[in-house]
Amino acid sequence: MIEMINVYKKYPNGIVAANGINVEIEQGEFLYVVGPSGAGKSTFIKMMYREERPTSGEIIINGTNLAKLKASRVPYLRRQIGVVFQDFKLLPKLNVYENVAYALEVIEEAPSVIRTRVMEVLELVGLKHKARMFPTELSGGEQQRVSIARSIVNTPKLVIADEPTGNLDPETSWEIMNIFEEINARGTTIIMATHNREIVNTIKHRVIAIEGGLITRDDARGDYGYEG
Ligand SMILES: Nc1ncnc2c1ncn2[C@@H]1O[C@H](COP(=O)(O)OP(=O)(O)OP(=O)(O)O)[C@@H](O)[C@H]1O
Repeated sequence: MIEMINVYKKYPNGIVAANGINVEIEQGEFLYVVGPSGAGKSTFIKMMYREERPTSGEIIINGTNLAKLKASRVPYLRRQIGVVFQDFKLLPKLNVYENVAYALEVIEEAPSVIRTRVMEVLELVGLKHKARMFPTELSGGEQQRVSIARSIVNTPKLVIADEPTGNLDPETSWEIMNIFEEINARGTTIIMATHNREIVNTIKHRVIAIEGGLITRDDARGDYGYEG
């Protein structure tokens, strides 16, 4: 469902963050992206939801070539992909329910559908009882749960997460991982960049390592494999 062919990315400052990436990811996979700081993991992830464009090469997601996608089509692409960030990126003036509902309101989904679907995903992440609270009233782990609920409310086939446990303590990180496991078990592809060695070595999935803009390792049930 996702294919990268000879993907090369040079930023305007001359830094090459992807130097010929080739990879195939099947629907339903759970993929960890590991590698040292500055290796190109975020760039790899950003190119998948067209936050960044490759300088050359092809990125095909469910038959759409992102390298050629017109800017006007990018919002449609984004609706098919859930994205979760390290720093949650919730809208501070909206409560939990509204943060999650927003993604469905912009596509003018029927109010009854919105209500049912939002409560369903809030239940999945264990936050139904906090639907009326605001992001500042929540712990980091709870905020990340909201952002995960928001990422899946559109029922995307793919969820991309860039260091989703980076700001969380170990116990909360495991809870967040359990939610991703549940989402993956329901058939959604998960691509997750992480520096969390313990998680990668415990909840085993495919691991690709990126170093210097290149995939240097691709193991079906790999280890984290780096020191520090
Ligand atoms: N917008 C940008 N403009 C210029 N250079 C950039 C930009 N974004 C990233 N880079 C550079 O590209 C390289 C790869 O960065 P990237 O953020 O993809 O790495 P990373 O593996 O995600 O790192 P980390 O683990 O620290 O988040 C780095 O050298 C970085 O400085």
